[in-house]
Amino acid sequence: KTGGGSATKRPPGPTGWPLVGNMFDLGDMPHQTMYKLKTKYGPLLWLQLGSVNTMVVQSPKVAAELFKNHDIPFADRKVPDALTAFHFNESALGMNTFGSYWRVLRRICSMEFLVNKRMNETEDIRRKCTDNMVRWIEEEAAASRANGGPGEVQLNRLLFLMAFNLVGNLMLSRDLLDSKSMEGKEFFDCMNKILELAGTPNVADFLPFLKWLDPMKIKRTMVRDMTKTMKIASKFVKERIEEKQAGKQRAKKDFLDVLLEYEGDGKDGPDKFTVHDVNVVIMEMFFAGSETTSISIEWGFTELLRNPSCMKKVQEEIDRVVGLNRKVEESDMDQLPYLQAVVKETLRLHPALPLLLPRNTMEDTKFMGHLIPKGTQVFVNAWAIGRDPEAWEDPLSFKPDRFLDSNIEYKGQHFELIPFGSGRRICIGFPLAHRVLHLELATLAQTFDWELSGGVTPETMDMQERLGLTLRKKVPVRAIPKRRIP
Ligand code: HEM
Repeated sequence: KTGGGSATKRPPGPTGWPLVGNMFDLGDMPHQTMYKLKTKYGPLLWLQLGSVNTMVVQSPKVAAELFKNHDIPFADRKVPDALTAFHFNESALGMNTFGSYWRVLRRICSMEFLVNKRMNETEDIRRKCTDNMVRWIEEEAAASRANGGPGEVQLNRLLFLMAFNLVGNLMLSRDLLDSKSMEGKEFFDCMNKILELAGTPNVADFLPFLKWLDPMKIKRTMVRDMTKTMKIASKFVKERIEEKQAGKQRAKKDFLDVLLEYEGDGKDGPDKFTVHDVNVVIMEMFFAGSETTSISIEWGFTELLRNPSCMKKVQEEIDRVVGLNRKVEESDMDQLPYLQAVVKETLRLHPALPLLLPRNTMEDTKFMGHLIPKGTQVFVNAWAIGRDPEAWEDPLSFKPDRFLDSNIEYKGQHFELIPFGSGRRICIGFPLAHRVLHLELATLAQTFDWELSGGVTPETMDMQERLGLTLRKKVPVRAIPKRRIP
């Protein structure tokens, strides 16, 4: 596999088993296994996953070559079988073919919704969701004390609720987790099931001749759960359409208004979005925006607990710039360089999507002296790239200071740090995620001092990973909040 000098050869990689190839060699932490294979095979790896040709990019240099010089041929997505339920992939943005529908939807999202101007207008929404989060933390601590516990809080669920509610407010102007809203709760539960399912590896994706059998029942379960979710989403959409027909105008347009009012641009792409398209895009934004955001905050917060001197520096910086008499706000962030460094360091070591979202080659493509056939699945191992010893000094240690005198950003231009991907398919939620990560980490550090409990010390904190749709913490972080600002 490794020999030959012509551009027809594949990149190097381990020899696979008949039929299944390397499918069962990757284990349940594929990003870690691939990272280990890098020592033997170098930064461009070839795997045969069942019948799916797979290329893995594992260094900043190879990533730069891919995104700078070959972005278009690799700009298509590989779609998991489960997400073909209800033709989800054909209406969605993130799973769609690189074509005119995708282009139009992407433009609307990036110009009308996830754009800085719109982000500035919606600061009050994030304030409200952040205040709710602080309230939930205090309530959970109080409940623990009332039950004779130490006042400990498990943050992952609260962070997820916060991120989920944020997306709901921004897109639909709805407080889905308002305790009175049964529909909101049901929507949330169904979404959670779908997220779980979408993160479960499916044999049918690697042995496509098994698709019709759906041996793990993943697609069937997906259809069932999506039916329920779609029903709730379509009710929200229908209500809005009726509001519009009745001539009601809202003070501030949200994303749902933008999608429903779209009338085509006279060029290619759709003239309008069908109700089905709108339902799908709305569901998609919850998938894409909730857990990615909450998991990143959980990892960042965990690193601060594990590195008390970093927590102290974050708190001191906020105290100096903001003080103890008002809440830290988005407009303070420019003056909090250490906090910014903490966010970067968190995303370097704990990218929520360690292999980004799989790309797919649209045509036979020559890449770094290799011939990559059409239909090859492409993973970019952002996790391995963030740990590349050639790019990073002491790569496994959490050291935010490394960013203080550096111009490295995570906007897809610096290929050693690409937690949001790069190129035409770079994360569209970036402007939102960027603000939320800073605001929530700053709020957690400013509002409370945190203590570990149950005999856990910074040295013994569990840092194991668990891969679902995102890279989760296997053991969720728990800590005791002690209020520090009034
Ligand atoms: C910390 C939070 C987040 C991380 C780490 C993250 C990461 C990513 C990554 C790695 C990709 C694939 C990029 C590529 O293929 O090069 C992606 C795509 C995407 N993200 Fe995010 N994301 C986050 C938050 C969000 C939010 C808040 C939203 C929306 C509300 C969002 C919506 C999307 C969408 C729609 C795509 C697909 C774009 C396309 O295929 O054209 N993401 N994200």
